[in-house]
Amino acid sequence: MVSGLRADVEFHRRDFALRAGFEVAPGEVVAVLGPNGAGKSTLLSVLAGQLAADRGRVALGDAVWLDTERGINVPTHRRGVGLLAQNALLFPNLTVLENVAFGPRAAGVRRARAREIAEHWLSEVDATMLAERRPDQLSGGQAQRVALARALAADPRLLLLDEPLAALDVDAAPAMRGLLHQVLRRQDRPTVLVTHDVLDAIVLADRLLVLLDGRIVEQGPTREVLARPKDAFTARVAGLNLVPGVAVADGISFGDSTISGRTAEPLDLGEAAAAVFAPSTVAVHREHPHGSPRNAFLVRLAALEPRGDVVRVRGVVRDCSLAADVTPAAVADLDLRPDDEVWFAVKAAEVAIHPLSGGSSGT
Ligand SMILES: Nc1ncnc2c1ncn2[C@@H]1O[C@H](COP(=O)(O)OP(=O)(O)OP(=O)(O)O)[C@@H](O)[C@H]1O
Repeated sequence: MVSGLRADVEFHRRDFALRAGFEVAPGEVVAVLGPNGAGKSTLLSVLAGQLAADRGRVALGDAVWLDTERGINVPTHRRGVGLLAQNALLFPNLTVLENVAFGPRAAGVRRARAREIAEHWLSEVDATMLAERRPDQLSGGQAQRVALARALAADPRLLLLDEPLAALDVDAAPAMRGLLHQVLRRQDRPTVLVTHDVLDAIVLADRLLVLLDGRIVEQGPTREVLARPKDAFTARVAGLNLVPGVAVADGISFGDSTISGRTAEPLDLGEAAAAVFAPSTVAVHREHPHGSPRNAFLVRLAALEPRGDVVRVRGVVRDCSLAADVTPAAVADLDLRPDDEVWFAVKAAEVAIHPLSGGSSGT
């Protein structure tokens, strides 16, 4: 029987506290996104039972894994958790097939049946031809495919993916991401995916949970959260600019000026709201721009970063960091350098105004 995960946990370290409450339905993939030190690995370790929470409850369907009030703390090896980490961590002395058959064998499955299970999962991850190799004869991407097969062959009740693509090179990561997408949509256990990469969340996850300083600051369907981020971290990883302010007619107030935009949903004047727009919609000028209805901000340039065909120009205005994507030719023409003061301009039609209040608690 497949069951959903319910977790509501607190974990304290000397100068860090994790407090997170969330659910993952059977077959659902929830991505946990957050900056370094946000508590993502700590959260996975608490779910897996490698770290004992100070307070809380973790249950998979009717099976209670942790309940601090009732003194329940099921050890890791009895939780039935499948973990795919950044590195494949295969047993070096076993062949690929033996690695994948290891979980079923450890669970008491007979040798011939364990071999069939391993062959099935190797085929699922497109690694049948690697069966007789040893881990040191595999590329990083191949090893990670085998590690995924090994995790699934053990028939875990919960799948935990801890930055599964982070150690792969730029060629191997897209293939592994595609494979994970295929495999995850065909299975019905709950999955928690920890990632730094918003693309993983977009491609692999049904829902996104953003963790900052040990707290869930946003959660919801991935695209919704990314389309209307409520805090600056989410906006940055979503690749969007987000300016927080207060709703006024046609936009938000920002300092002593107004940012005009389109409202996607009704807003009460005076409520907390944000202006959200893509870096590609921002034009950079040396002089205050005139003409069509534009929002213009005088920013101090912080950084210039090459990003494929464009240069991402980062500027700061009133403690708010904004990005503009411009061509290398424009950077040269404008002679942009860090610390310069320039104008960022964006048409009102490109700016989406979203309410900031409500709907983002950790439960
Ligand atoms: N073994 C440890 N002992 C003490 N503090 C730790 C330990 N591991 C992590 N921390 C601290 O706990 C907090 C949460 O760390 P955690 O590794 O869970 O974050 P993370 O979101 O996974 O970060 P990263 O993306 O860098 O892996 C951080 O402040 C970190 O410095």
